[in-house]
Amino acid sequence: MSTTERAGTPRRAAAAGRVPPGPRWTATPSLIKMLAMDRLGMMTTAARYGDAVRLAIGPKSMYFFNHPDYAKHVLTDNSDNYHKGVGLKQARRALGEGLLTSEGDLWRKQRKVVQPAFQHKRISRQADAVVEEAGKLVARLRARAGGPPVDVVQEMTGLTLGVLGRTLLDADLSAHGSIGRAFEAVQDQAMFEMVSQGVVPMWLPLPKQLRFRRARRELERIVGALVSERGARFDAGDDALSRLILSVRRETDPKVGRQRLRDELVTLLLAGHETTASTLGWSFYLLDRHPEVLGRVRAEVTEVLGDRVPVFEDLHGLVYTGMVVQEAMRLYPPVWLLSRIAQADDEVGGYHVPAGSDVLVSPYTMHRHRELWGDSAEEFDPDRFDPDNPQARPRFAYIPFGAGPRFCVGNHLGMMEATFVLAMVVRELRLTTVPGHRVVPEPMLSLRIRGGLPMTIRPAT
Ligand code: HEM
Repeated sequence: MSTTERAGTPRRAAAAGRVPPGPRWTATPSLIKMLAMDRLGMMTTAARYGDAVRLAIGPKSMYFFNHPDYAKHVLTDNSDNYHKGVGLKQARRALGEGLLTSEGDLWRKQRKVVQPAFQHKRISRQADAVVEEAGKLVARLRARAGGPPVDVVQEMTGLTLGVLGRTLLDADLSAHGSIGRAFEAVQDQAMFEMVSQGVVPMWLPLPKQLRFRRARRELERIVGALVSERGARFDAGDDALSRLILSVRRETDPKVGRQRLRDELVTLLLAGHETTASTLGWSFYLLDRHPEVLGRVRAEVTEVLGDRVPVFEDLHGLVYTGMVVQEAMRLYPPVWLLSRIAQADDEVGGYHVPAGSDVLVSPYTMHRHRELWGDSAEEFDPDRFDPDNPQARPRFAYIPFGAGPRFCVGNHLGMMEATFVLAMVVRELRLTTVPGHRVVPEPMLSLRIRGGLPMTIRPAT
């Protein structure tokens, strides 16, 4: 039987209403420990029980689904029954009611406002800003060639924030150095709250909480200032900010309107920068480990671009570079976990899911599922995404941008940015991981690299 045939049939097909298998309740202490210390290990271990797994943590049950059919059911077919789950509920305290965290009518209304600004045809106009910011990055890195290692994750974070500042706010965010640190503090707190499941009261003046509150105020201040500045020279266009400003002007209470605008912008900045930076960090790491792939990227870039800077249309020519980005997101999906809460009782693949349960789908485990990706599932092989040689696999086997109504709004921008930055950097520079540095994934709100990614830089030969 071929891999794809096997992949079509979820393991342990169930009789209706059955409870999925999973560790015994006595495993609760070790599950709690893994939730705090080794979340990827927890998901990988859970996947060994089958494609539908029940994880009982004390009286609470989490249902983990690791098959494309089940993911499709939760994220698309019956998506109305699944509101955003554990992590994002906590993130609401940090991000307010932005697109990522809102539900129902408010989410629908905001999605309609924001989505058109990120459509494929519109992002062609954002390509120039991406290429300019990438050019500045290459110059910065070039200046450090031959010097001590550079933290590539930090550089990518600066770059992606810079791009969003330009494309969303028409502003230079490098003037606001504190914004990156503020996002970090906000994310740390959201992750801490997710892991501690809200048992630590918010009013406790813990250093983390205080840092979080300061960071939240700082983000509000910066975004508020940028919005007033932009509002003063407001000239309605069809970019995200213009669309948001026009929509909140219809709000009867101007205070609510201002808050909504800030929430939405903070959300877009957060959702858009860490994810793309993580994709790039992992891509550079993988390219360093696979010189033959790096050679092919370089050959493509030389053929398509020569010495000139890319324009939007070049995206169609940089096919192999795009395949590398896709494969990096397969092995290291920036959003490694999609969590939901069931609103009403449901059945997923014949398994009963009671109302109120946490439901988890993990792009990380799905993207490494041997029955979907074969025995080489753990290996880096961009040819899996060769459009001239498409491999048959279920659509929901690959979900780096999620699926269904909550599908990422910034997917085209993220892909374009990662592809152009990769192309422009590898054309000129060779980035090498510092020998002995252990590169370990750290599953926070996005899949980071623990302790960053120090790389030395030299001119490409
Ligand atoms: C490679 C880069 C990116 C990846 C891998 C990524 C991944 C994702 C995923 C998986 C989701 C769905 C989350 C869920 O269903 O719970 C999502 C949602 C979202 N993303 Fe992205 N994203 C990327 C880039 C961006 C960019 C550049 C922006 C904006 C500028 C953005 C804005 C958003 C927003 C606002 C949502 C929430 C959409 C909604 O719920 O309606 N993302 N992203």
